[in-house]
Amino acid sequence: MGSRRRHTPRHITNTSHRTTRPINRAAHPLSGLLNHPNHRWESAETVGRLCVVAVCLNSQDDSSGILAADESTGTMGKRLQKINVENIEENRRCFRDLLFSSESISDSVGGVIFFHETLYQKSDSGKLFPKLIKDKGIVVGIKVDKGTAALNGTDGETTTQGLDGLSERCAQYKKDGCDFAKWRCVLKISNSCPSPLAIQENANVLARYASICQQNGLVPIVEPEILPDGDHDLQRCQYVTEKVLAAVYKSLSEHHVYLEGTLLKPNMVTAGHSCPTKYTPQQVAMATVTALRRTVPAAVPGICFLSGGQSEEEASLNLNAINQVPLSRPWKLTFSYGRALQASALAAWQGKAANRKAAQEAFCTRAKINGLAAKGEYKPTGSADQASTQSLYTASYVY
Ligand SMILES: O=P(O)(O)OC[C@@]1(O)O[C@H](CO)[C@@H](O)[C@@H]1O
Repeated sequence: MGSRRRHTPRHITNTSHRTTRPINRAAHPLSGLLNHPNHRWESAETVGRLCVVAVCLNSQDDSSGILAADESTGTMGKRLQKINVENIEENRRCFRDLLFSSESISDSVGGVIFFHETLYQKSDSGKLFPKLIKDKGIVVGIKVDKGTAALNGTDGETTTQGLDGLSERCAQYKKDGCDFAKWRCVLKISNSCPSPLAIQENANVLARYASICQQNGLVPIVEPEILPDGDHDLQRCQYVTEKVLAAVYKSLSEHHVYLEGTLLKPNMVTAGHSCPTKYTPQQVAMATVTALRRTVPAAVPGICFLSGGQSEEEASLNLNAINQVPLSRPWKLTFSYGRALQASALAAWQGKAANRKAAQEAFCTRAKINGLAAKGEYKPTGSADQASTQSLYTASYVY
């Protein structure tokens, strides 16, 4: 327990105003949590703020989701290479600028995840990107992990690094305008994977990260991604997803993470990329919602799926079907897509200023469709273009 506060303070410091004022603990809706002897929360305001940001991100407006624009420099290089654009800072900035400056972005995007470099770049208009985004009412997030590292003695499994100095980095990001963070762990399915070690290690590191974020006033997005590589069927993916999520929530509980101030970013339950059986969005949706209902506490306000190499259209159809499953779903179920929100825009852009508008239109079309899917209201017209139906799968996807 170390230096952890054991007694409820008489007064709670209101850090934003640097004054001390009494708070009626009994009347506070989270008073049980605040009075818990093991809990580190000292400020009702901090708890309230975490809660509000988490809820805002996914529930304030039924149709909002997250744009994951946090590709590392290397990953951006792979994306830009496909359209023959050089991977230099200015080109990365230009592409992000066109996304963030899109007129209707805030109609369907409630949060944007940045990569470190992007957080300190400016738009063509001279505004820092976080300011540009915040002025549109969008919440700013930051990827804080430092990529995967091998777990020796396993069949190529990994953990994710970045805990060293994380608290200091979170504190700085908070000062620089971020309100949430993201950390991605990666697991894979094979006959022997994920191993108990990989499940436990990744659950633990996600919980440590989440706890550190919350101590610094950032809402942690917890992302245990199970890769789609392999020929396993839908049932196997559901089984593994349940085991992984159960371990993650056990660790979050053990680390005293405040679930109301977190978001989950999981894979959808899909068959392996090389599985000969093809499943409908309704089957994917039922398997996904079943796995989530069995493992994710109702206290979690929102679940925002990664797209994991699905085509843009597939990711929208599956999200739509998920929001139509006739089972109770206590969380907001929405998107936090990287590839499935940006592929058409990249293809339309081709690195040319003259294509900026067309790229913005492609991005906004996709964002709007996903906004509808987040309400289960997307009605496909059957005229999806070629770019949006193209698989975005990359084997053993790494940063
Ligand atoms: O699977 P997607 O939707 O493309 O990306 C999901 C994601 O978590 O993975 C990427 C890391 O590689 C991040 O850029 C992004 O946030």
